[in-house]
Amino acid sequence: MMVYVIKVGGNVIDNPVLLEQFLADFAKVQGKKILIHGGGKIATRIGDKLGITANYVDGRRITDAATIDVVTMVYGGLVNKQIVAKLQAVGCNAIGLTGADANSIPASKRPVKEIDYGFVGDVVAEELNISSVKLLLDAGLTPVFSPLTHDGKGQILNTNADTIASSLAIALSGSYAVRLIYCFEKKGVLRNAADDDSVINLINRDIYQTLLAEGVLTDGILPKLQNAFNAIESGVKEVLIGHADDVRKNTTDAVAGTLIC
Ligand SMILES: Nc1ncnc2c1ncn2[C@@H]1O[C@H](COP(=O)(O)OP(=O)(O)O)[C@@H](O)[C@H]1O
Ligand SMILES: CC(=O)N[C@@H](CCC(=O)OP(=O)(O)O)C(=O)O
Repeated sequence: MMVYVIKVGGNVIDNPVLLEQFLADFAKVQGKKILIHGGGKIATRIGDKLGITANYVDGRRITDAATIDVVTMVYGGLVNKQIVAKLQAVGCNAIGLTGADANSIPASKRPVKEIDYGFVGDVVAEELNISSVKLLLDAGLTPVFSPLTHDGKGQILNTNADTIASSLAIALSGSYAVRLIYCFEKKGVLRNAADDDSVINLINRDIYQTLLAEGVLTDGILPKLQNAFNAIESGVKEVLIGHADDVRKNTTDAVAGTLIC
């Protein structure tokens, strides 16, 4: 049986029109499905209002003590519960979770090397506890995960939403055929970030290395591709990166966007 693990990013969540359309389309996806949401942009905006400035390195947020409180409120509260309520409104029986819930996504605080990322959690897909997630899926519920994990000692950690999605996809691939779909506001991975129509239809490791060397890939596309390759090389059957508007097409055979292989 196919399970769809679908991630929606911050630029879509931040656009009420795009988000509403995406959630209506997501609700119509047949079969077992999980949604993972980001919300980086909203956390940055709310942090700014509180005088807590965002600081990213290679697409990952430096998460100090003040910032972990902001992201816990924004991802675990505002964004997660708004998405769940909006899904209920379009007939999808969603249940909102963090990685601390049911101990589903344990993590360890990233060790300090050249950079101290603060309260950022590294996850190991094999250590996820997905039995509760499977129970929810079997009960006809749709889990909606925020990008928060925990260290088992009472500390919430911030984990990139693309990583949460790939880890859940890998963990579930032991029990199901999994298609992992990254949905964002571009039509796929672009050869030229300024040209929305320059979609690369297929990327393998060799092409990825070439694109990296050419400097075509920057910012938030980096964690997406790292996680996409990790997933496809760790048992996930299919991985796609595409536009949020194409989520329904991407749960059929007529895929749109960038296929990772
Ligand atoms: N080659 C590329 N193709 C697509 N997006 C790119 C590329 N290079 C850089 N980007 C940037 O990466 C962003 C996606 O990352 P991010 O904003 O973190 O997405 P999300 O919120 O979905 O995780 C795009 O909005 C785009 O600005
Ligand atoms: C550690 C880390 O970087 N966490 C991310 C989690 C949110 C996220 O991934 O949001 P998008 O999908 O909208 O980018 C952050 O705080 O930005």
